[in-house]
Amino acid sequence: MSTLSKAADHQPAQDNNFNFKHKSGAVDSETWSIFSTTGREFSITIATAPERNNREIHAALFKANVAIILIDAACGIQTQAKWYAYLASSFKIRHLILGVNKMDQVDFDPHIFHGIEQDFHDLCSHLDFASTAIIPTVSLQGNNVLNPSVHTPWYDGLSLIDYLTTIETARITDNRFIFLVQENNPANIRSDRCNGMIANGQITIGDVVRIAASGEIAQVKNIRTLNSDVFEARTNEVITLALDKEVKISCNDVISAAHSPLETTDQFTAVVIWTHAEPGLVSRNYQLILANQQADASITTIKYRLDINTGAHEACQQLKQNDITVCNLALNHPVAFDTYTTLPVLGNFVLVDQYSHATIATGLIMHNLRRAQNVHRQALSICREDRERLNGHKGKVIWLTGLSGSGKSTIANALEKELHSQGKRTYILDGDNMRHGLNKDLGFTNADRVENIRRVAEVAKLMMDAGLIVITAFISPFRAEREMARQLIGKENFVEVYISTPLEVCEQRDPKGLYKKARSGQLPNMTGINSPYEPPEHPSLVINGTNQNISAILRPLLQLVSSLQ
Ligand SMILES: Nc1ncnc2c1ncn2[C@@H]1O[C@H](COP(=O)(O)OS(=O)(=O)O)[C@@H](OP(=O)(O)O)[C@H]1O
Ligand SMILES: Nc1ncnc2c1ncn2[C@@H]1O[C@H](COP(=O)(O)OP(=O)(O)O)[C@@H](O)[C@H]1O
Repeated sequence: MSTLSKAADHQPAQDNNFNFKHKSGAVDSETWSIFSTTGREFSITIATAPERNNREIHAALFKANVAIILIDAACGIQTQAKWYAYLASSFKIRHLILGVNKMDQVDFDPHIFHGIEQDFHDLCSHLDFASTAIIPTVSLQGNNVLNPSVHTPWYDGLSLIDYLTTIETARITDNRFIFLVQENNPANIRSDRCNGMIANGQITIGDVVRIAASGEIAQVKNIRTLNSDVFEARTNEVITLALDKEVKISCNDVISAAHSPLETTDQFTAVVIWTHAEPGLVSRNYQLILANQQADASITTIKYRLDINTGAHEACQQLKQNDITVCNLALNHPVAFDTYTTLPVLGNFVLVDQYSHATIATGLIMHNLRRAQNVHRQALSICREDRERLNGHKGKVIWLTGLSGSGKSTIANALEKELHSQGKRTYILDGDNMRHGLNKDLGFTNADRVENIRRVAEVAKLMMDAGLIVITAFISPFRAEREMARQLIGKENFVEVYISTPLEVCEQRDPKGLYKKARSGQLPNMTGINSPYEPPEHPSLVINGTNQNISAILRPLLQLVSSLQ
């Protein structure tokens, strides 16, 4: 977005008010610098190509007061510039400046500038800024950067630096006390002190505070910084709070003033900016980090994607790199939050890939979904243990995974027959069958397979809760969803069995003619041909699916099942 620091390097040295103090790469290599003018200090983060839009750039967007987008006068406002304008608007940066740079290369032509000005006004009509400005510049020579330029008599606005010094920069209006607990203690211990950082506002001895998760209330007896006891402490200070009584404190608790309690949510709508090359899929589990809190998160609905050329809201099935979208998300447990507009520190989050730990998206909470508050679990009188007692065995899930034609259905059938003859209560969930009923709206795109397995995992969990031994026979090609199923069902109830049959063998068997169709280009997204299969890394059992002796295949499987009882 901004290359102002480079422009500043080339300013003539005679201006005494301008002081270029420092340039370093501490935030995101070679992307920030600090300079000052009379009475004001600026720090600049330079965002380069969108694909470099990493977490640091988003941290800078989160703090920035002003966004400066520099474009080439000869090229006009291109998609990348529009994308940054939308990004700045989403992050609620209040002021936007468009620098129309390299004006010398278009002979300082006012018609070119005014054409771009019109496009800029059209763009800004879709966006939310308190002020916008457009300035013709030549950053290499400093025209309209530090001083007005003699080459642009038709421009009667301020130079970039003069304009920057006039901008009203106040951004955070909410001064509520927000304390992020950072403890190494095990979860939920009772204690009358806690360590952490003040993320917003201030605290004074005697204030009454509230722990968001438990709702417990206590009074602050003492505040200690690293070196000394203090009467009050402010934003960004790391302190220990001593309370007048013991309360339940977890390592990721959030504490507020008691008179302004924080809401918690496990379902909300957010702006989601997808930054990773791997697309974002509905129902896939990601890790959400919101301030000091973490939860498993999945996108439940993609409401729309912004078309940055027109401002239109488009339907979309998955999130692609640099998409700016609005989505509903669901978490596996509630977190303390606020909307990004009201309290940015508790309204912004990142999504992290559960395997690579790469940051894959940034989110800004728009609003809580009321259904999160209004849907409660219904307590039932008969529980899983009661049903298991009647059945004479525990409910479990035996999760078979493998290519189409690997032998999943054959093995699931043989296993069920054997368990049935032993008097066990069982049920098979099979890919082909589920797809005729509950999942008949789903196809074979990655997104549909993710949703397919999410539903299957939920059904398997309910059946296990009914006390059944559930055998699932789905390709379930992605590790992430098999892991999601394991987490949902509980690892003590779940075994993953890999039916390992080489693709060549499956292709030879081809009982439904699907491989033949895929090879001849008539079937898209066929697993193993033009859609990926990720074999399990640590399955409970690997079965050689080419072994023709079904009793030999069943032996270790039956042993595994009986070891679960
Ligand atoms: N494109 C494509 N790729 C893979 N499989 C296909 C496809 N189209 C139809 N079929 C048939 O659907 C069955 C697989 O469904 P699943 O629900 O197990 O698939 S997945 O887990 O969602 O990937 C699968 O059944 P099995 O052969 O028993 O595995 C196929 O019969
Ligand atoms: N162990 C095995 N040895 C030889 N053929 C097998 C074996 N298991 C399954 N088959 C055959 O392979 C084909 C695919 O088996 P199936 O159980 O339907 O696989 P999947 O459910 O994984 O698609 C069927 O024709 C089946 O008879």
